[in-house]
Amino acid sequence: MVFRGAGSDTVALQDASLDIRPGEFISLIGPSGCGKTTLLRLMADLITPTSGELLIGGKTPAQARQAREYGYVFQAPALMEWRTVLNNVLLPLDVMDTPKETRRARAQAMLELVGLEGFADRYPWQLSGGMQQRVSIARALAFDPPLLLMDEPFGALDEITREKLNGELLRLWQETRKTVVFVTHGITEAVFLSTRVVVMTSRPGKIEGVVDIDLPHPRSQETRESPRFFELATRVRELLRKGHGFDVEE
Ligand SMILES: Nc1ncnc2c1ncn2[C@@H]1O[C@H](COP(=O)(O)OP(=O)(O)OP(=O)(O)O)[C@@H](O)[C@H]1O
Repeated sequence: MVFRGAGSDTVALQDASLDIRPGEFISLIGPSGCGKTTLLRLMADLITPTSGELLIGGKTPAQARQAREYGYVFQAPALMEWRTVLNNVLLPLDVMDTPKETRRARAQAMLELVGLEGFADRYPWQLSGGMQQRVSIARALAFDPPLLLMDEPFGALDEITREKLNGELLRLWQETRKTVVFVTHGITEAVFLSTRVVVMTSRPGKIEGVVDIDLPHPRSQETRESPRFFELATRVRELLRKGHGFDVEE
């Protein structure tokens, strides 16, 4: 993926080759500017690759977008302040050709899934940052897409809230069996959540290595404290160092 500039071009991704199996939880980790968001945006058909090929379940990203095959969760919750929580989750469903009551039931079910069933009539500004991000996850799941693309969804939250939401996301993933592609700067977050961690390097952005996370499920606080967790986190850290990635959190 090359971004053409006035004076010079930026090679955002080069020789980035990756196969993701259905039902996997993949984390993309790497230093700032290594192309994590770019890779996610390519999958979402928000940008078009300048060369190479990308398929989502056999479809082109444009076909996958039209078929509503993925939900996208942004770094900031991006909710509409003047709409209630329920109406925010309903937003993508409003374009659907189904009865209003069916849509409402679907949105309610998604709110339940993220633990916000009692907050349907509140407004986003009445919720904490973590709750707002859970609303945006419910909204991304509204169409029941098989794929969930998440760009540092918990990056702006405190460590304890983030750990709590990590646990909830993992439960949700186990219940729904979605494929998740998750961008993060956090080594422990990536290891805790993933089936595989993809370590990227910058200039030009490429894949330095992939670490299989063989920690058993369900995962808990004990998982984070296990020797195997420590070994896997160390492996990810070594790969990041190899790619000169010092811009990482512990
Ligand atoms: N629309 C664009 N136009 C020009 N350059 C871009 C554009 N989007 C991204 N880039 C460049 O591509 C490279 C990769 O950016 P990207 O946002 O994917 O990195 P990232 O790994 O997600 O970074 P961060 O961790 O800081 O979010 C960077 O050098 C960035 O400046």
